[in-house]
Amino acid sequence: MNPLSTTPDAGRETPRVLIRGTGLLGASIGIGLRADGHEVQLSDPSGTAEAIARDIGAGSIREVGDPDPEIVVIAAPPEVVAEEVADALVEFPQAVVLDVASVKAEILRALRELADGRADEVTPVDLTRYVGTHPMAGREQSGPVAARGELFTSMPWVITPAQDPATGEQVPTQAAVAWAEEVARRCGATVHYMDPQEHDDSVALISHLPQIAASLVASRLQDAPTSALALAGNGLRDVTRIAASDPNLWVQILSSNAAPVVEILHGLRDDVARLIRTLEDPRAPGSQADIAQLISEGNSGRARVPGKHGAPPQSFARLIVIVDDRPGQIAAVLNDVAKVGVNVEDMRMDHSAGHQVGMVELSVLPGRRDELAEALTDFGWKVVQS
Ligand SMILES: NC(=O)c1ccc[n+]([C@@H]2O[C@H](COP(=O)([O-])OP(=O)(O)OC[C@H]3O[C@@H](n4cnc5c(N)ncnc54)[C@H](O)[C@@H]3O)[C@@H](O)[C@H]2O)c1
Ligand SMILES: O=C(O)C(=O)C[C@]1(C(=O)O)C=C[C@@H](O)C=C1
Repeated sequence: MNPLSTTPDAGRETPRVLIRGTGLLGASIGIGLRADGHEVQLSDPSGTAEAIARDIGAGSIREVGDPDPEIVVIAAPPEVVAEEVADALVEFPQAVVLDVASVKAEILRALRELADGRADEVTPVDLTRYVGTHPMAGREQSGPVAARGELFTSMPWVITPAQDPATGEQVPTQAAVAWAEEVARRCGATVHYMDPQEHDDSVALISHLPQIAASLVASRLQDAPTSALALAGNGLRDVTRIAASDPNLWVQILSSNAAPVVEILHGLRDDVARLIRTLEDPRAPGSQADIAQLISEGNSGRARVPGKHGAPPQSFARLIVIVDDRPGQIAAVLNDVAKVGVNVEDMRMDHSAGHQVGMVELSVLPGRRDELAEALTDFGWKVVQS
């Protein structure tokens, strides 16, 4: 099929997809699309990454002579994305080409430069078939071993079609954009549209700042006494999870989006400086109010973070079930939840340091929480409402 002349729902087409870059993102997309019936080809400069992605069910390694893909997904590190997109547009003149890089404006600028520089070649870099995208889902681990087919389920996936700077018109064809949207949907994501620069300004705040904050906090721990670290509870774990992210990737992300990040960091620096002054004399008139203001401003910001499916913030109620730390306990809890007929909207598991128990936190619709807590207690579980 030619994806440029077919609409995504025409006869429920499943175009052949090539994924270039079979790490965390590429392999996760491969698993997702294969589960949806697509033939997926894989290619990566690392033979190991290719082989692992194949072995975990992300697709088959593309061989010389294989039929051309109809959709190409570039899931490589940001610094090589523009070049990989340009090459794919030339190599597969009928294909829609997407990338999934975490930054969009600089890649588009580099791609335009490449396209201009190669304008005289026999096959030009045809940007009407390129659609920039960014799945807002990932993990602090990289490589195909960390891949998950359900990584994108209910997560936002941003589509950032380029506009012609002179005319303001959308550069990619509507068919190309529709297929980009379809790839995101078939991976289970929810689709958002944004201009590339608006995207970069937004992720500076909601993705790049959190990464910096986590790294800054976690870097304080390097020389901390083991006895202090032994006390670590969920606060530290919540705030530092993404401090385990790949330095190579984040060097590229932060340096490609430096200007909006710097602007946010100036504001943060002012707040930190103010807090330092306040805490240097915490009993001085006004200091207590200043501290309270900092925490309540944090409360207000936190309350604006949307829940699953972009639902209004804090629309789920939580309860915690204490389980023994042994195989089968989570399945047993979920089995009992299913008997009550309550849908689990979100779930997470924590361990109590030094104790052989786990805490399964279930998020459910507020109207069902009391009923579920009561039923689970009747089934013999120890339930804590939070
Ligand atoms: N990690 C995340 O949480 C996350 C989330 C959303 C988007 N992204 C974006 O997805 C892309 C991939 O990130 P990842 O986390 O999967 O990284 P990863 O390190 O897990 O995988 C990247 C893969 O790209 C391969 N690669 C290197 N150069 C290549 C090239 N020239 N052509 C093709 N492949 C090449 C590497 O060998 C590696 O297997 C990046 O652009 C990143 O910004 C990452
Ligand atoms: O949850 C994580 O571990 C992530 O790395 C996710 C996250 C994010 O900030 O939300 C990180 C960078 C990507 O560009 C997209 C997603």
